[in-house]
Amino acid sequence: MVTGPRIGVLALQGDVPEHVAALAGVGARPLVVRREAELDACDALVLPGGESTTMVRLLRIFDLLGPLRARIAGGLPVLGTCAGMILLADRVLDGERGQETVGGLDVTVRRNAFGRQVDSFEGSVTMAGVPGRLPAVFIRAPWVEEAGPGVDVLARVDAGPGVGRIVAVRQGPLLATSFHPEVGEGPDAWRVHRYFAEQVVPDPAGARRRDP
Ligand SMILES: NC(=O)CC[C@H](N)C(=O)O
Repeated sequence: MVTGPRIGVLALQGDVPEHVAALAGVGARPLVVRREAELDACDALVLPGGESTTMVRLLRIFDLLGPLRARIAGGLPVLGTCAGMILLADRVLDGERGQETVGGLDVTVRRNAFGRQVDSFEGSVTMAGVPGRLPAVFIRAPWVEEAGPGVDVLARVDAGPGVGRIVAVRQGPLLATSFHPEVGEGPDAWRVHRYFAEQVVPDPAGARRRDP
């Protein structure tokens, strides 16, 4: 029987059920991750939207920060959305003083970048590798201020005349969006999850994995 990859959703805080539904909708096997054994069982991981400062604190409390960094260094595919993008970023502007991240993605992100007035808005983007135009919901979203040479810019949005802000990037197995691709329902809404899941090769032997 062919089964989809096991894709975890970090479930310490944030919009977990929406990502679980989206992953199941594109044929992956979602797994809620709160413990190291659950992280071990994943072929890939989603870092959801929520509050990046809270999530990083909880990662420490749950003893997941070190193991997650180790898995990322080992090539774990990760999709970070909104706060999840901030968690993946190596550098943060407008963060809390000394805000720590998980890191791995060679970008500088600016938190709450779109400003008060347009705090939250719905737009649409075209994203390289994803067919058609995507509805894109931004909720106190970050943007990528600077991307390192190994980072592909996949999408931008207009933020004033002649200014296109980077809202989706990829660096090898790490994919991040400023917006919330889990919002909406049905296969059409979940094109980013499909794009991500298609890059994930399930580990057939489950080798070192324990099935929690
Ligand atoms: N919707 C979101 O994930 C918002 C992110 C939030 N502003 C943060 O800094 O973590």
